[in-house]
Amino acid sequence: MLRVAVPNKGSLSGPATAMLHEAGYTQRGKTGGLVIIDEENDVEFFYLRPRDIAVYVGSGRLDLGITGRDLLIDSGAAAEEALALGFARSTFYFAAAPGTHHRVDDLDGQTIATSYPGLVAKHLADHGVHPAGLVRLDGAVETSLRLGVADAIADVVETGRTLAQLNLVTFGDPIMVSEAIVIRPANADTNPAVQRLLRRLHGVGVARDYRIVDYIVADDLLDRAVTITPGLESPTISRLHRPGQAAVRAVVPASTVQAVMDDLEALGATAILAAQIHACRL
Ligand SMILES: Nc1ncnc2c1ncn2[C@@H]1O[C@H](COP(=O)(O)OP(=O)(O)OP(=O)(O)O)[C@@H](O)[C@H]1O
Ligand SMILES: O=P(O)(O)OC[C@H]1O[C@H](OP(=O)(O)OP(=O)(O)O)[C@H](O)[C@@H]1O
Ligand SMILES: [Mg+2]
Repeated sequence: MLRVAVPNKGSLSGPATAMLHEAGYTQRGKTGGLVIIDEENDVEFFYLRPRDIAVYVGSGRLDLGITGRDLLIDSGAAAEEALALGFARSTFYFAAAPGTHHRVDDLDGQTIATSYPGLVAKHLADHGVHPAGLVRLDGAVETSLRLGVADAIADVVETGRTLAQLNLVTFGDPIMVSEAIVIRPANADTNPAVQRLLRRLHGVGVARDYRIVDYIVADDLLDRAVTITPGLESPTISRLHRPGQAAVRAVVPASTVQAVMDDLEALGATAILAAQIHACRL
């Protein structure tokens, strides 16, 4: 039976469970639970703290886990990224009071507060910077500067609202860009059940990026319509019972679907429909 870790809290938890559910796996309900068995798919799901997941997977005791890329690097565990999932996107930055720091070198001999000491230590070592120390905090890292425990912080920035509230600014290049990922033990053997779960999650992720567009267009406009919706392989053209018109179906990137519909409408297409795709294998 495949053993898979799912985050039980925080930004990763809800979207990870939703994605596994869409991929056809049984997930725990609102009442929680620490372990559930999906008999039909022969998978055992373990609901664990996001920070611990890389440790379990790296030890080889679990076949797969969902965590953040930043948490994987921070852990230093012997696990590797198998698939990026596209949610819990964030960027990890150094930040401090305005005007006090400009580049990573300014951290030489300084104290830095962070919840990710492994990630920060690695980044500083890669840049040849020697801090006086790292203070490990569980959260609310931004507040630590006001309380005087550090000269600078390193933390997750998403909208930047938290930094702005405390009048702090980022400096230097991003330490890393993170998102939710599926991890597996480093150098694990190929396992068909692992491949199946990865293909399913990949299919759900890709499906979110596309829409199916259907419309009716006059035969003499068909070539122009098809240049607007070339599809991924080739659009499907069906005959209407009414002569002189065709029905077209094509896959369109979700980010452009409204613009594509505008162009089709301007061309004279009618009955233009856009539908979500729940899963796919492309
Ligand atoms: N505000 C945010 N927006 C997007 N991603 C975030 C945010 N905060 C944390 N993350 C990402 O979520 C992942 C899990 O982080 P963590 O376990 O600290 O959870 P959290 O969402 O911050 O919840 P909490 O702090 O309430 O436990 C990390 O990969 C991190 O980069
Ligand atoms: O740029 P923003 O959109 O403001 O998001 C970034 C903030 O979100 C996270 O905090 P969280 O709410 O998880 O609290 P925590 O610090 O206790 O983890 C992160 O640690 C930052 O503080
Ligand atoms: Mg947090």
